[in-house]
Amino acid sequence: MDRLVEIRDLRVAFDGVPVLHGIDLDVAPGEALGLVGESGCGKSVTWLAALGLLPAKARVTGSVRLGAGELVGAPRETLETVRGKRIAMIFQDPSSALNPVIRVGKQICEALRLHRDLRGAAAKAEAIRLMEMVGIPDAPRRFDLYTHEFSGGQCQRLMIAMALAGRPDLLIADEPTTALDATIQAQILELLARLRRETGMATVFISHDLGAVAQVCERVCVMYAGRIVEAGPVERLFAHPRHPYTRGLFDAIPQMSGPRRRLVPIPGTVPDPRALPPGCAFAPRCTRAHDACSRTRPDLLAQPDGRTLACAYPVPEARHDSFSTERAMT
Ligand SMILES: Nc1ncnc2c1ncn2[C@@H]1O[C@H](COP(=O)(O)OP(=O)(O)OP(=O)(O)O)[C@@H](O)[C@H]1O
Repeated sequence: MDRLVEIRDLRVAFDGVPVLHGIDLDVAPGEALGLVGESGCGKSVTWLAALGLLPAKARVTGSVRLGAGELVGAPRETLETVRGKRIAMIFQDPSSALNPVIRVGKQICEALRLHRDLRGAAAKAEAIRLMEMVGIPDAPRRFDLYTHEFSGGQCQRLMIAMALAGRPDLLIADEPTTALDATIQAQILELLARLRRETGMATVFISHDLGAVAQVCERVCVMYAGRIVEAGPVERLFAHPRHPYTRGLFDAIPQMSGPRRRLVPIPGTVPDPRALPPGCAFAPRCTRAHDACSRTRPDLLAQPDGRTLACAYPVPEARHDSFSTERAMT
């Protein structure tokens, strides 16, 4: 696979407590990759570590290669150039990126000056083009407004416009739709999918919403307690989730169409990183666990069908009814 980003054995510890235990992950140019898992599994930390955005108390080891360059341990100036220009990140809360006391157009122009050295009328024209591209109606007039004059969904669009200002090769979208209502959520997902098609930038979509991941991603990586437990093409994982944790995430999604079925939440909670169970970290919550699971942690191994899987007793393919991405998306 042609690689834009290559992450190898990425580990993060806060105050000596490991929260990421050796992540291997590749992102290909132009691809849409989903990163899913319950809160606290390490999805955000993976990318914050890659971009050098974690607090100083975080110890980060391993390798994150972007083209020929290494990001782990890179000087601040290198990381500042990468952020925005090569890799942009958007978050659930637009207020993390937008300043309420500066007119939105001016903020986008500032991003254009910083990343592309555009100024004056050229910057203004490009800012308006970006606002139009993300679907802000009447962009030339609204260029001079403040964020409180935009709805939540529109602020999300403005944050995406800012992220696009540097023409990044990769957009990391960290729970970008979690705070929005369902209709707006669908529009933002459609926008992200369209922008990827139009610009050719790769997208990493961090979410605990499997339906959203199915809508925008080609490949999905499931994380649990700081490790990847299953990864592969979205359609294959959705048709036959094999890790009991992936299966558990599917069983917990409400289905709006198709045959009615009972929602089954995964029992228990994600373990505290300071008290990880021995062996497989999911074993205490797993209905398929054997005694050996609590002693030996399974390695993440390539499977003949193109996925990778870390489970000694995976869900057999024939045993469960399959999920179609179409059903999960509705
Ligand atoms: N600044 C920090 N200091 C200490 N621990 C942290 C810090 N940031 C994250 N962690 C811990 O690292 C682990 C992984 O967190 P992370 O935010 O990556 O999870 P996540 O899967 O992205 O969850 P969410 O969906 O809630 O964002 C958690 O146990 C979290 O408490």
